[in-house]
Amino acid sequence: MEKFVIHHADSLQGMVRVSGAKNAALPILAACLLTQEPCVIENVPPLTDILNMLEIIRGFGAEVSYDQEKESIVICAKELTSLESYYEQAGKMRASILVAGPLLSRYGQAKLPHPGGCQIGSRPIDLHLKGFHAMGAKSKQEHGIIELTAKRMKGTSIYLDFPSVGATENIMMAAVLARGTTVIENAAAEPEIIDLADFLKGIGANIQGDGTDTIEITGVKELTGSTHPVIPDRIEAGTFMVGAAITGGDIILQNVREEHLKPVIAKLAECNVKIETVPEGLHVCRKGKLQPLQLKTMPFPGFPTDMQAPFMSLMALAKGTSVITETVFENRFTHAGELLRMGADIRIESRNAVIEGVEELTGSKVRATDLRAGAALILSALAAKGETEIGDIHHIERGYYKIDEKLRALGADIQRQEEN
Ligand SMILES: CC(=O)N[C@H]1[C@@H](OP(=O)(O)OP(=O)(O)OC[C@H]2O[C@@H](n3ccc(=O)[nH]c3=O)[C@H](O)[C@@H]2O)O[C@H](CO)[C@@H](O)[C@@H]1O
Ligand SMILES: C=C(OP(=O)(O)O)C(=O)O
Repeated sequence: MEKFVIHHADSLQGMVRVSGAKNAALPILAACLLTQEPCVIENVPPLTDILNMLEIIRGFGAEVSYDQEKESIVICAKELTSLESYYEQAGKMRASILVAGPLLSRYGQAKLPHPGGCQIGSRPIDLHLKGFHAMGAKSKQEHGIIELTAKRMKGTSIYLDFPSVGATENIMMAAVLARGTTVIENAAAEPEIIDLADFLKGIGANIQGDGTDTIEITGVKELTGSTHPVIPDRIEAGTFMVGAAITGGDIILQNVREEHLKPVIAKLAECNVKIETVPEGLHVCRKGKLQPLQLKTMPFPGFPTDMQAPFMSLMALAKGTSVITETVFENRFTHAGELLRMGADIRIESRNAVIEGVEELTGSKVRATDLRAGAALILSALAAKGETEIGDIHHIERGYYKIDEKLRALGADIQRQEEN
């Protein structure tokens, strides 16, 4: 087990390249199961979640090769020898459920454990199943294993009670080889949905409306191969932006899409952070004292729940009272307890966190309770006086590639050490 040991950083300075997006890459890797032909997926950092997804895909009998230096993966799912994934890999991450749509679409069968992922709420899969059932699949759940079967998936209209990212992706993938047209209403519109749709269109799928709340997919007979570069990770980019803001720094982000970051940029601008496009990338620098914020997480294009914890770290040092309302996940404030250890003043009232800004945070021993909670602790540690030790960093490594190296290149004092 490793930990991060971090000392106060005066201000982050320099240039950093943002990696490909974990949450876009994972569904696209699953979608490679839809076709017999080889697919090349580029700009995929070797995060633990990615390696885990590749193990799941190998387990079905697909050929997988990964040039980690070049961040390029080739998957050939010509003939699958198994349609079952196992607890050891699937239980580690939420995205393991995303193989269900492709397997049902191509083979009419899938057997998989209930997915894992960050412990940020109960995270049911009822909306995924509701979509599959509407398309003609039957499901059975016993001892935590879900068995899905369908003669052939058929197109239909599906209204999602909530614009779930995972359910939208799974239903899209289930629909691409189905008979007829599937219409998903109240669909998620996140950039990761558009990236998946772009990949699927590249292998021959017929999809319209991705990026809006109504997506229409008309099934085709078969799909081909393709090469697809994954979009930049907007959450990693946002995390570095908060890093510049919290340390009073001045950085340039490379490999970012400003249009994916609008809600984050708008909130940073409100609290005195200047962000502008320059020839090298996106320039982020703090101008004056951090101002408090009112912030509510929402499905895209609202403020992303994955940026909520990093913003709580920022608000802990703002001049005044901030209120964060978490509407997407019912239990995504576990970082607040760890931030209290560092001297933050935070009160949780149901779905709201009330944050009274303090003059300074102090280095302490803390634990990453989930991926973005861990990122929030790193950010607080950079700004805090003295030394912070962060345990359980395996959560952080699910979603941030070489975060310690990238931060050191910006002038941070962060070391990786063995935990006793
Ligand atoms: C691997 C991945 O891409 N993870 C992201 C994805 O997670 P994920 O796809 O799990 O998130 P969803 O959009 O599905 O979940 C949003 C809300 O809907 C609920 N829900 C979801 C499905 C369902 O069948 N029933 C149900 O009630 C969830 O419990 C949650 O409260 O989108 C989230 C919301 O942007 C992000 O925080 C995660 O980082
Ligand atoms: C919550 C996240 O991931 P997962 O859905 O895989 O738990 C995340 O990326 O912030």
